[in-house]
Amino acid sequence: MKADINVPIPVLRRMPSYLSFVKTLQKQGEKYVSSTRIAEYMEIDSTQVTKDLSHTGISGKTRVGYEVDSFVRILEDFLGFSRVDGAFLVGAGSLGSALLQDKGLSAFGLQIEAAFDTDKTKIGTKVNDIEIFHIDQFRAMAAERKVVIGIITVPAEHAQNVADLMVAWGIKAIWNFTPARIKVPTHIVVQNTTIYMNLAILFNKLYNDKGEKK
Ligand SMILES: NC(=O)c1ccc[n+]([C@@H]2O[C@H](COP(=O)([O-])OP(=O)(O)OC[C@H]3O[C@@H](n4cnc5c(N)ncnc54)[C@H](O)[C@@H]3O)[C@@H](O)[C@H]2O)c1
Repeated sequence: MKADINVPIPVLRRMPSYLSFVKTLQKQGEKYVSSTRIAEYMEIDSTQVTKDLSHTGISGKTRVGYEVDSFVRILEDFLGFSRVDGAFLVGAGSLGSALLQDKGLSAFGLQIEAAFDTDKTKIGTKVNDIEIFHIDQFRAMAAERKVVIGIITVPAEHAQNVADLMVAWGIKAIWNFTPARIKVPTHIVVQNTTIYMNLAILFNKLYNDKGEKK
């Protein structure tokens, strides 16, 4: 079966959890996993799991299910986790440094190769062995290393300016952690990420039945 490139976003959001679950089974030495077992873990219907996985080209065997090793390999390839892309981060402050410290990103296919800032006290220093350069060096270094992914962790009021520079300097995909909604040409991929949005959902769920948060 061939992999599908037009996968709905909710399906893509579930897939890393499928992968994580099946990798745990792989570590435990299990050879096969059924869609029912994945569905129970996910607390969703097994037809949903089968339908989601049909996008990837993974095929299962009747009764035994999916072969664990090939499941992990195919899903990692499909999600782009098996190939590691380089990225540059702009804004090596508290959040930027936390991302530089994270060893987990490379397991998901992203290696932050360098960070950039305007604060002179940070230039030349390293976080987790990743050097912080002046933003003026971004363009030449991105061209030299062929980096096309940019991460923005500057204060919100500087986000648009940094995004404009990234686009002018050849960046094709931006992972924006600021609350600013940056405007970029349509051919540039933008992913906005905020932990605060999840917190709003957590509060909503927690206090929905129990009254207002005091
Ligand atoms: N997405 C999330 O879940 C989340 C979580 C925390 C913070 N944030 C956002 O991340 C951003 C950074 O927050 P922080 O707490 O790390 O701030 P911070 O002040 O600790 O760090 C910001 C860094 O950006 C640098 N900077 C400022 N302007 C710059 C520019 N034009 N070019 C390059 N570097 C520049 C500063 O020198 C500093 O090192 C903010 O927009 C904040 O709202 C998002």
